[in-house]
Amino acid sequence: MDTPIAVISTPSTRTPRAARNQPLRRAGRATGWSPSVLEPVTESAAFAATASLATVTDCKRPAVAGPRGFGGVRLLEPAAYPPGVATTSRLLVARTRRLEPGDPRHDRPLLELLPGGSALSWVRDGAGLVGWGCAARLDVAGPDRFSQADAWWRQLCERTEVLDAVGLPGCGPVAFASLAFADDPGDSVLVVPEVVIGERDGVRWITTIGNGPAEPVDPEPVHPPGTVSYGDGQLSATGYRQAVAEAVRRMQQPDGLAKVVLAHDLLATTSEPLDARFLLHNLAARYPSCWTFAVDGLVGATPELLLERTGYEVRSRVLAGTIWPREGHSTEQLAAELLSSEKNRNEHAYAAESLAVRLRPFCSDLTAPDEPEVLQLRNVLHLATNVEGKLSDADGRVATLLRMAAAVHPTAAVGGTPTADAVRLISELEGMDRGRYAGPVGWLDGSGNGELGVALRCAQVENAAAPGGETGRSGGKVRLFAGCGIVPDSDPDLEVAEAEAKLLPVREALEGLH
Ligand SMILES: C=C(O[C@H]1C=CC=C(C(=O)O)[C@@H]1O)C(=O)O
Repeated sequence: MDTPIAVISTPSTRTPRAARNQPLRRAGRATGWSPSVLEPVTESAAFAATASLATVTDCKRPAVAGPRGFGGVRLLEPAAYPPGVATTSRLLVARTRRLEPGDPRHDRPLLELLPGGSALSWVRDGAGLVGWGCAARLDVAGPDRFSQADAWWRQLCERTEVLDAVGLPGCGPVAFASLAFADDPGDSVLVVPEVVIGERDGVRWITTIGNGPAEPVDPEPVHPPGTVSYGDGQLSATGYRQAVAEAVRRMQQPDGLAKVVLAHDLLATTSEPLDARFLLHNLAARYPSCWTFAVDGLVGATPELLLERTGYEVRSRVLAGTIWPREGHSTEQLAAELLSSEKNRNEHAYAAESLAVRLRPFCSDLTAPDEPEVLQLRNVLHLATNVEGKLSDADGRVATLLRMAAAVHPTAAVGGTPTADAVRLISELEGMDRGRYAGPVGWLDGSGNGELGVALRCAQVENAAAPGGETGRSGGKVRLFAGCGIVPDSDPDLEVAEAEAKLLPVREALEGLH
């Protein structure tokens, strides 16, 4: 039922202008590349590396208080490395080796290898990365979160000794990243696990980083969440309907916005503490073609890829424009209706164009089809555009993944058009902190490769409730999010229904459907 992309063509109602078919240029180098071609930290004026020091962090120590924007850094040796003093010492060792058939970790599904505790995941169709433990961590906030995370990661990689016997993207040092949607407060995180197990092109490997355990421990059994009850989040469904109606009213005024993406949240309470692996397993079973992710309690299965970088190649899958199953309508009928809907085509064109326009400056070539395709998932169908580019190395350097992410985020799939006005309107009408929902989520390696999805169809596992409450047990609290692109002819009731359809994957995963 969870199918990748069906191409169904109908005449276009509006064509993305920016990304036209241009000839692909051969990059001239193998995809594997060394950190030496990374853009130096000090040489990017537009993306100033504001972090003065990349510190390896000890995840077990409490956060060190500091100024907004770099406040959550935890120092391994605070006395030895005071802020502002760079060091060249090798602080971490990352060892990667192949897992061979016969090793118990060779054949089990990646997600089943997660031992429990704070799970890290980026898995699609059974391949990808899982990780656990914390060799280093950066908590960063504010408008410079991307540049600070970028500088921190590059400096950390420069000071990591890499012993990599496999050499595929995702080997060597890896950070799982989850960045906030908004600049304020912008709380974002990079976690470097102690153990990573990865699979790509049929090859399975293990990486240990820092002083973590050389071999993973046996996984604990997955704990089910018990009974699940739902309540309003910061913006109820009724409040959401009002926000959409108000957005539509304003967009119909002269000089109104072309598009804004409004979201709302739903609060789930579980009678038992929430084990992220319970959600991951259920999401991966029902949405195998989505990227099933977990980073610092944000857990979901997103169908949207913000950016993937492999060597000099960059890829994106932009989604916008949605229809959901209705009694008496076949999938083919729904797909045809979606493709011929002017409202959905407009919504999609803004999103595809916003990505392509902002990615193009980093590329020597960029291609995107003129017509969107239809992506079919269990709960919804989306219009989809796959964009591919060759990164430019005109001056011998290639932009980092985080730098490109800073340029393209938020696309009009989660922000709107024009971006700055849309982000202001989102803040005003939603009146809630989206947290890391709709922000970039994924992984980075030390060679510049990585994948960042758009954190959709996800929930923030906020905390386990204090033990001994009314029930005498400690439960979990989970905040689910879903949003919809609003254009001047949006119908608020339909947008509420669409958001409900987008909440289904996490709701069903919480309720144990797989
Ligand atoms: C903002 C969300 O979806 C985006 C991605 C695909 C389709 C969308 C839409 O049709 O509105 C949204 O732009 C969400 O799932 O919370």
